[in-house]
Amino acid sequence: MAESMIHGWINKRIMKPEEISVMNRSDQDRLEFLSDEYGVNIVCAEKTELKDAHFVLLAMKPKDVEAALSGIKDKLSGNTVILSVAAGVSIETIQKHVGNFPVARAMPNTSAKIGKSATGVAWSKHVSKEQQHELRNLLSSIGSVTVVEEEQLHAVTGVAGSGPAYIYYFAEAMTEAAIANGLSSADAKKLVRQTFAGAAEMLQQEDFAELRKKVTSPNGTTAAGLRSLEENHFKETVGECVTRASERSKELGKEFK
Ligand SMILES: NC(=O)C1=CN([C@@H]2O[C@H](COP(=O)(O)OP(=O)(O)OC[C@H]3O[C@@H](n4cnc5c(N)ncnc54)[C@H](OP(=O)(O)O)[C@@H]3O)[C@@H](O)[C@H]2O)C=CC1
Ligand SMILES: O=C(O)[C@@H]1CCC=N1
Repeated sequence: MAESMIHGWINKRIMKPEEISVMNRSDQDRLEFLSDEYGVNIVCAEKTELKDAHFVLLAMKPKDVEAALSGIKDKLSGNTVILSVAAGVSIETIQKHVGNFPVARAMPNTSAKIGKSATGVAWSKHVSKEQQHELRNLLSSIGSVTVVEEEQLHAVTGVAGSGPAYIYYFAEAMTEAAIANGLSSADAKKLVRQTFAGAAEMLQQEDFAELRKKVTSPNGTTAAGLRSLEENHFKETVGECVTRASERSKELGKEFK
């Protein structure tokens, strides 16, 4: 996730590569890859000073947040905003480890890489108006930004953070079905890619249900396909998927409180 965000920020020239420093737990090859690919600096937790850092992005798994914070908490200055993308981990939990620092919690998705994340964000009362403005700028450079109540971030995660994976899974299923119905693998992929790309662009322009109705001729092929989705409880299945993901976000928050 961090790489997607870095890629987006550098591409949009919101930050220069030399203004970004990366660290992780142990994977030196990964840091060297990021440095070679994007020109960012490599730093290590033990040796680095974070007092000049404007933002510290936490992009480790929820289970690793505590250890990561204990490694940097004495190096932060009061002006640094901690921006966490760790699913479920509350602002309160982060502040429990570092104190009353300005903390923002965002839930982006990997489309940040191409500037098209759908990001939800919530912040603590310690984040000043100016810092809120800076955070909005930072996040809007990698896609859309929706400011929500912190509790709503679980729902944002269920629909938008995890969302790209559902779409990719749907694309996989469509491709397999196209092959099963007689198309070559290459043709199936080409057709599915463009169907998703075209529909995604149309979704930006018109009402979702109206778009569906325009494709659906009475008693035609689409109606037959959609009937099958309905008979197989498609909406309930999708509803359950989003709800389960949101609930998992809540569980992660409790597990790593
Ligand atoms: N992937 C996604 O689509 C999205 C992910 N997120 C959130 O982003 C976070 C990261 O997910 P993802 O990018 O998929 O995970 P990855 O496993 O790809 O990356 C996790 C990174 O955290 C580093 N790390 C672990 N422990 C520490 C530590 N103590 N100090 C510094 N760095 C550490 C790891 O380094 P090392 O390899 O050296 O252990 C690794 O680089 C998660 O909390 C997830 O909920 C949010 C939105 C979308
Ligand atoms: O699967 C996960 O837990 C993370 C959070 C949202 C997307 N990926």
